[in-house]
Amino acid sequence: MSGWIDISQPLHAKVPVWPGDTPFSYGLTWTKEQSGSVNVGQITMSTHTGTHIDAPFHFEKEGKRVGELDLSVYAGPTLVVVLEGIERLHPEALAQTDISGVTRLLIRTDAWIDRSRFPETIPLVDPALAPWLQERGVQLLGLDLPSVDPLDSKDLPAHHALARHGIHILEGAVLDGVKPGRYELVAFPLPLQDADGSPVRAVLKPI
Ligand SMILES: Nc1ccccc1C(=O)C[C@H](N)C(=O)O
Ligand SMILES: [Zn+2]
Ligand SMILES: [Zn+2]
Repeated sequence: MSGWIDISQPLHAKVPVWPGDTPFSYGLTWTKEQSGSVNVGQITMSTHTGTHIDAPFHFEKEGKRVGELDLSVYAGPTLVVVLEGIERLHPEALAQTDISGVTRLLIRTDAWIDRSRFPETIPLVDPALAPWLQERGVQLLGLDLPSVDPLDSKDLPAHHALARHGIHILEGAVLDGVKPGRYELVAFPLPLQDADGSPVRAVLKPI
């Protein structure tokens, strides 16, 4: 595929969703026979299924909606870091990593092992990571996890801290086997003007 590595979860009827959230479905509104000319599909899904971005409106009443997000954050040079077996993503965990000049950071935790099911527990992002990343110029944090906060969190401290420090959130990336290093990332949200989040087709190309 011309050097692009697809880091998006395939979307199909069995893609795991947040417990209780809308299942993904794709179906035909009309078949070619019915319409007399074309197959026409429809999709139903949660905005937080699979590989997706969170707009601040997801967790803040007056937060920015998808249509208001700065697109430039979602494409460009990116560092992939592997932190396997980690339970808390905090600044010390990145102390050995050279993140100078890094605007976009993807962390591979490998903690979501069985991707056919929604995980029961996941590593968390320590809110202290947000100012630390901002000081170093990071504007996008992406994880191979369905959330940056624990699954049972209601106050979402990491979501809020990241937003407060101008760091955009990418969740559910598939980083299995992706080597640490520098890549070009493309992961644009759909132009869902008023939405709280959006699925993305996220891809990496080594640079
Ligand atoms: N879909 C949900 C349904 C209910 C409650 C939370 C979620 C989430 O998706 C939260 C997660 N932190 C997310 O940003 O994707
Ligand atoms: Zn989300
Ligand atoms: Zn989230």
